[in-house]
Amino acid sequence: MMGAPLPSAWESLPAEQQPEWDAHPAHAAALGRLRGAAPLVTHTEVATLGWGLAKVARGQARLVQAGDCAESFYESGAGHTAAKASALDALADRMAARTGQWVLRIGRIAGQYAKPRSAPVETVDGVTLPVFRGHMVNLETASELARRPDPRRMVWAYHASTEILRDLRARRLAAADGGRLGPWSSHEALVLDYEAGLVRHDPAAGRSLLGSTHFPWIGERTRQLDHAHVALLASVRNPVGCKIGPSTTPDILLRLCAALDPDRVPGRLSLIFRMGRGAVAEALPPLVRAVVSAGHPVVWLSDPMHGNTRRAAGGLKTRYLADLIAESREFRRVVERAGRHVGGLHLEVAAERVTECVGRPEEENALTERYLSLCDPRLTVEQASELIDAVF
Ligand SMILES: O=C[C@H](O)[C@H](O)COP(=O)(O)O
Ligand SMILES: C=C(OP(=O)(O)O)C(=O)O
Ligand SMILES: [Mn+2]
Repeated sequence: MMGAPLPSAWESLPAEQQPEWDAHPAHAAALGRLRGAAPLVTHTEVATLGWGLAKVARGQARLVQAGDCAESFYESGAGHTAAKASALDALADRMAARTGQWVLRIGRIAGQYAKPRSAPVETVDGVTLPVFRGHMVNLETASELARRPDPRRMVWAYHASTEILRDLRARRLAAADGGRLGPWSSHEALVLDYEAGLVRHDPAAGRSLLGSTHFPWIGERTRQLDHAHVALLASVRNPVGCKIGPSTTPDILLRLCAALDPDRVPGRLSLIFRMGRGAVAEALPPLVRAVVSAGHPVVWLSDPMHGNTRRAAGGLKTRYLADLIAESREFRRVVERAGRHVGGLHLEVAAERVTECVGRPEEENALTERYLSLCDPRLTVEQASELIDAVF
């Protein structure tokens, strides 16, 4: 039997990037609704994914983790999920063809509704507004009302995720052969009210399940060692990821590994490096050496997106495919030189045709054509395929 969440160490710890909504009249009711809800994923599913990730950690498989930067509540219907899962299939099949290995498929999907931001406010047409923080928190429309955080959105995120996970489960059952592993769900475990509300303790298993997703990760902005996000993910049995940016020192990284993978279990921890093209060659080698010598059997992933975001002349965020290719190639070189297996790629990819990332600066004037992202610029499936071909 799974019981209610227990009071836990992380509840009293500080946390960055949390919505200011405790005084909202619906806050307590929304938390109660989540605490009484069925978990969205099961122990068995999480264990199966853990088995796949262990294969990746041991060098017997690869992984593609891809999807939107920020999912939309309006894209939880079957048609959207089918398109997103097909895009993930296409990229994983491409990776399989290049590497000759099985490829685990993990979407940034069914819960990727909360965004950490660089600044708390932005100015739109001369009006200063709170920033959009993902559909779990507020709405992207540029008005004071839309940007007000609303805790009922957590309940809507739960329902949207439920709908998507039903479709993903059906696809997993239909594709249980031929090395097509997944598709599994993942998102950044950011909003603690939501994530904590979906932790379920299982006395029989002796550990807690994070019921919000198969594979939660900690973002670059919330991976402080003595803060709540690290403590929360350290306490659950799901495989977990952690973003690692260029300011990370070997000492910090080793302490993160010790917290998140104390028992050195293959596949328990995925390190998702997002260094930036300019920083990767210098910053990555000491980090890789530290993890290797400490003996953590991690999954080594390259996120070439988040260290390579630029502002185009018109103000839109973009990324150049050439930068992404350069970073992931260098990542592969460094990891393989250390005698380790590159697990794969973590990408922001749109299922539909968009103009958000470009090949090079001269193409920036095409950005406004179909710039649909709610947050960061995504690759098209074609651009992501080109990246895979260039790196593997
Ligand atoms: O997806 C990652 C972050 O949420 C995003 O890059 C932050 O974007 P910002 O710098 O526009 O706040
Ligand atoms: C917020 C994200 O990345 P990072 O934490 O690496 O900046 C993200 O993956 O959307
Ligand atoms: Mn992003």
